[in-house]
Amino acid sequence: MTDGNLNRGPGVRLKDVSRIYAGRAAVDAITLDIAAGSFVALVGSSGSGKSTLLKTINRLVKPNTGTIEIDGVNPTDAAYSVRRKIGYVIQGTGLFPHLDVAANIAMGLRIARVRDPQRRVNDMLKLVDLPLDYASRMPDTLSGGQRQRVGFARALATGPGLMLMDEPFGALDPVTRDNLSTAYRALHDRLGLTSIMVTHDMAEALLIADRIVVLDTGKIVADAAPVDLLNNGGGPIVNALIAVPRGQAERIAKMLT
Ligand SMILES: Nc1ncnc2c1ncn2[C@@H]1O[C@H](COP(=O)(O)OP(=O)(O)OP(=O)(O)O)[C@@H](O)[C@H]1O
Repeated sequence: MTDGNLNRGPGVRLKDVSRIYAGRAAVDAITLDIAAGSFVALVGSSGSGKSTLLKTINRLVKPNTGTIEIDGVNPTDAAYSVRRKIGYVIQGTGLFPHLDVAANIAMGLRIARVRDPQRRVNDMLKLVDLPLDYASRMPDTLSGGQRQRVGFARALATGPGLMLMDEPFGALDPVTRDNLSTAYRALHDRLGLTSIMVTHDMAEALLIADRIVVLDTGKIVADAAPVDLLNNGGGPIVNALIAVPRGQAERIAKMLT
C-alpha cells in the first residue's frame, strides 16, 4: 500500500461504557484510554463483547451508560461527522454487489461532499495497491483479498484518522491474510492512524497490534503490549488464548531443529 493525504489519528477515551441486551451486559462498564496513533486489538472468545464495544465508538450501538470521547469530542455532537472521521471495515467487506469498485469507494465521498471524487477514488486504489483499471470491475469479479482491499479503500476515502475494524482479515486465506494485515500495519504507521481491530486470532493480534485488550463477558481481563502478554501471561482466559499461537510456534520450531 502506498501513501495518501489522510488525517492523523485521534485519541479515544471510553469511560464506564455499558451496553445491556435483555438484562445482560454485552459490554460491562468498560473504561479504556486509547492513545492517538496506537494500534489496539480487541481479543476474546465469541460473545465476549468485542463487536459491541467497537460499535459503541462509531455509534452503531448506543451505550446505555458511559461516555465516549474522540480527541475530547463526544461523537454524538452534531458537529462531529462520524462517517467522515471514522473508517469502518468489516469481515467480507460489505461491498454493494450491484455497484462497481469506483462507486463502492465513492459511496462515503458523496455523503461527505468531497470534491473531485473520481480523483479520490484513484488515490484510494493506489493507496491499497490495486490497479486503476479495477475501478470499473464489479465486486464479484475480484478475489477475496482484492475485495477486502476495496473495503479498506472505501473506509479510508474520506480521510478518517480513526479506523475501526471488525475481523477485517477473517474471510481470507492465511497467505492473503498475512500479506494484507502486514500491508495495513504499514499503512497505519505511515498515515499515523489510530486503529482498533476486533479479532479472534491471538497470533494476528500479537503480530500487528501495539496493545492487546482481552475481553470476557463484557469486561476487560487483560490489557498489555504483546511482548508483556507473552512474557507475563494473565489469568486462565488470557493464558488459554496465548497457548494456541505459542504451542504452534514451538511445534514448528522443533520441526526446524
Ligand atoms: N443486537 C443485539 N441484540 C441482543 N443481543 C446482542 C445484540 N448484539 C450483541 N448481543 C449479545 O451481546 C453479547 C456480545 O456480542 P458481541 O457480538 O459483541 O460479541 P463478540 O465478542 O464480538 O462475538 P463474536 O466474536 O462471535 O463476533 C452476545 O451475548 C450477543 O448475543
